[in-house]
Amino acid sequence: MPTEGNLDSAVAQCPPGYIGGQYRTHLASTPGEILGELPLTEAAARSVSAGRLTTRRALSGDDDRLLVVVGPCSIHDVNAGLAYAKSLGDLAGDLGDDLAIVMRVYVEKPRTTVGWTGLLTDPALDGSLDIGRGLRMARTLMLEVAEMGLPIATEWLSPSAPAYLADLISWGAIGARTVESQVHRQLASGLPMPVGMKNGSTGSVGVAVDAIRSAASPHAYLGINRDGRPVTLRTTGNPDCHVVLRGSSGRPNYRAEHVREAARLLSVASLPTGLVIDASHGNSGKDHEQQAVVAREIGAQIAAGDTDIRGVMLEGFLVPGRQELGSDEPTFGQSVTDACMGWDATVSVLQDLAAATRRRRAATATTR
Ligand SMILES: O=C[C@H](O)[C@H](O)COP(=O)(O)O
Ligand SMILES: C=C(OP(=O)(O)O)C(=O)O
Repeated sequence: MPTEGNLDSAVAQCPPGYIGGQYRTHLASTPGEILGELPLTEAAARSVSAGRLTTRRALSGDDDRLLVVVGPCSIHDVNAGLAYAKSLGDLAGDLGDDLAIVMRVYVEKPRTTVGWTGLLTDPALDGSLDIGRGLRMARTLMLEVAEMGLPIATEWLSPSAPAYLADLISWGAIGARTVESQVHRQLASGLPMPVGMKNGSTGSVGVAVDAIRSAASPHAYLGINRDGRPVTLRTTGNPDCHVVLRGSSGRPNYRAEHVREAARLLSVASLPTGLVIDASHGNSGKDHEQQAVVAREIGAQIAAGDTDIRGVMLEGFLVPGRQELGSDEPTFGQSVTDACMGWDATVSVLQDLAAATRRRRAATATTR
């Protein structure tokens, strides 16, 4: 692959051994160039630092609020993302005594086979793959969201993306499709925020536990520095990784027996038992209406006094459901990837989770 110079839109020669001989490339700017154009502002830095602290404390139980990672499956329209962030910021304030709300700003999408891979890689949504533009759009949006005081969650997919975006993120995910990948575990070991390890796509929680153990250790791997040069990145290990139960095809894992089994696996590995449950994906069968049902069942476990469930993930956007990418009349604020809960359903589910958290707090206080 080309490593030097500005080869924007150039046709580059593949190194020996690559299939294809020639390929088109839009070489992105270096992390230093993009961070220079779009620097972390003081307001954003304060927001990220507070967001990381809150997230860590909610996951450890030092903060008895429930962590809620909620937002669109993917960002495809920056204006819709911002409109959602404004509403969510207000709701986060209203429910802030009980919920620590973090917004999903997912700009890279893993795919089961093929499909649109997210704003970062294909910001024009048409296969033109202008990653340089995608990086700038993603960073601009994340800066605005952070400046609103709303902590941001994202999935880490490309090993180079953290060099451009990590300073804006309060909670990261390694997804079900990559949780067994050595590269992603090494990446997580150097990230400065809590990272949720999803159970594997076939349902294995053991691989997420292995990922936590791996990411907690120091590693050295090939990465890039601010100037985009390949460097050996040495990490010290991330102590804030945890399991995210997301179910698998036809087999949800959000019920009390699943939480107990995951906590057992974590205990056997001498890890803290606090975890997050994703009400979407394999736990909802990607059905946004079922997602609300699942979230309420998780709320019932919390209200009954479960203390291992430290967080919940939800996929929500302004308009319920999903639409096909490239429709002639796109609906503003509706997902182009997985179906999401609409705004009204999201408010109602979050209010219920806040009430469940109050009941857990009361139950825990009386048993002390
Ligand atoms: O969260 C989004 C999707 O579940 C993920 O990107 C995979 O989507 P796909 O199964 O449609 O490829
Ligand atoms: C792709 C996602 O999740 P998972 O890895 O669980 O499929 C996601 O949360 O967008």
